[in-house]
Amino acid sequence: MKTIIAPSVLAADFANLQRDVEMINDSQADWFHIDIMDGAFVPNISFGIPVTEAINRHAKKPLDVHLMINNPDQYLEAFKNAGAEMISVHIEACTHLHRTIQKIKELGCWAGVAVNPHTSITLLEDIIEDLDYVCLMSVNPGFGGQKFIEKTYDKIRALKKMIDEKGSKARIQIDGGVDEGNAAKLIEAGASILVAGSYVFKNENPKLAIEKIKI
Ligand SMILES: O=C(CO)[C@H](O)[C@H](O)COP(=O)(O)O
Ligand SMILES: [Co+2]
Repeated sequence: MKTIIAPSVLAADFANLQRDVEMINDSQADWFHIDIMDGAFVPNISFGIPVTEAINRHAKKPLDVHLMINNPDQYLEAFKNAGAEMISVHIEACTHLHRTIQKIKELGCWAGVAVNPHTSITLLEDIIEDLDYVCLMSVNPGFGGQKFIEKTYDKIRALKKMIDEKGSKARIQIDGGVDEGNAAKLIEAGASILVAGSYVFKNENPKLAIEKIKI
């Protein structure tokens, strides 16, 4: 399975957003990862629908919208209209996850579920067949530039086993602290979508950084 690289725009220079979007267009990256934080589900506020629309006006690759917000159902259509092709919602923020996933699919987007580091992946057993991807958080959501949590490797292996046993097509996405030091090991464990924010945008050669993790 070809690895998908999704640079997280959260680590871009917001005063030079068009320049940074064009840099990603020109690179070997596959998607744009768009982190939406509401200051309630997570203790930080990032940006919302107008900025997503602005990114989409220049982006030549699909937008993967990671909703770190309470009540995501209320905003699914707005993010789809803003350009989202993939949408992930947090299992911890969804009381009726099955309904939320069906709504994302009805909008014609890839449906993903994001899982916090403390949340057991066993909670995905009855929904995994409906998912296009699972976003395993390898940091506590809310901030870029945090240290990768090593326990993630065990979670990837257990989730891969569940996916194979259930015959699901879901891909495993890793979000948080991804860099050239752990990318190969993450892919070997079963991940096939890597999100990377600080590692890409704070690198003195972002395009080369992307090439190094596109394994
Ligand atoms: O969802 C996120 C944080 O909640 C970000 O996507 C993630 O932190 C990526 O940033 P970095 O690569 O700098 O860790
Ligand atoms: Co994210």
